[in-house]
Amino acid sequence: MLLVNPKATTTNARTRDVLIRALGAAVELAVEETAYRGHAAALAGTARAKGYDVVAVLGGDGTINETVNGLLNPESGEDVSGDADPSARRPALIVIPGGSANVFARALGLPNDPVEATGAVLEALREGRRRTVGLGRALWEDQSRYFTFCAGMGYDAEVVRAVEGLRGTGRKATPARYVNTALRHYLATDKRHPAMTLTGPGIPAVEGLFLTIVTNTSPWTYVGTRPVTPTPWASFETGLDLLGLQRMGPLALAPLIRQMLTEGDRLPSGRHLVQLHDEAEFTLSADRPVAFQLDGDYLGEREKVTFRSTPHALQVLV
Ligand SMILES: Nc1ncnc2c1ncn2[C@@H]1O[C@H](COP(=O)(O)OP(=O)(O)OP(=O)(O)O)[C@@H](O)[C@H]1O
Repeated sequence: MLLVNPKATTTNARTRDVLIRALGAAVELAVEETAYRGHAAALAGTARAKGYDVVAVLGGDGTINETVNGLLNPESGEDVSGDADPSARRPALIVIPGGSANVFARALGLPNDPVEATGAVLEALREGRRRTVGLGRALWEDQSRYFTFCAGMGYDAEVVRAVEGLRGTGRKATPARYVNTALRHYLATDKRHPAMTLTGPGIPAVEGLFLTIVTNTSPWTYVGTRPVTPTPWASFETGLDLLGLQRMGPLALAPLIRQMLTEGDRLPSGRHLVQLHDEAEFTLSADRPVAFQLDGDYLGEREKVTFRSTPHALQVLV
């Protein structure tokens, strides 16, 4: 089943038709266009229930996130942790970048061009090349949602919220818009009263966090072609990583930003930083509601979110 989000930033009828022709020549194909928010999750749930082998997505990270949640079906309360390879029980995933940032597709090593990426996944289809990836899962109140590359609480989620607000007025989400919004919003964000505390099994509690980035892979995002790596050791094959900030002043942030933009696998350094690598579970609690984002989607203000790693969650043709 091919899911196309016609509203995703860089998706158009031409790339859709190229993809339909290319995939249609290789496999038996059903094509569905998403018509509203949440539609991709419903369609992916149907594909899973009907026993489709593969679900392909042409869209951005939001559509991929919905699709993955439809494939894993978190609302059923299904426990995927006891199974040696739970990924084998559900359709495999193909992603073709059609959004603005396409972090998941690029983190998998796909070209950030839909036609080139189509060539790459056709080759993977022909050769049966699959990679099993783990996912993150966020749980709050009575809800839960899987994430493919990141989640975050605090300043970073405030920036996502602000950009979503601008997109609501018809402006596009470009890297420049994110950077401008982040800079402008930095003046407004609370840099004096940290709200969050980190706890978890076997993890010493840390108080006084302003900003937390939780990742399932590296990079966390891209500015244009440049990867941004707050957690360079994170990978789809390990548990979850975290970078937390206990100071938000420019003297703390400037060197961190420089380190995050430097390629390589050196962890950012600084006394105000809190770092976790390859963890199965941890919880962020806040003494007031804090902005929360997941795979770049703003999900409201929350006071407590638990993050859990789900190993071997999904097979991706890549
Ligand atoms: N027909 C539709 N009309 C409006 N919104 C839609 C439609 N189909 C899907 N959506 C929603 O569009 C949102 C944005 O899509 P998506 O994230 O795929 O693209 P993007 O925002 O351009 O990419 P990125 O996430 O990389 O910025 C998703 O949350 C999805 O639920």
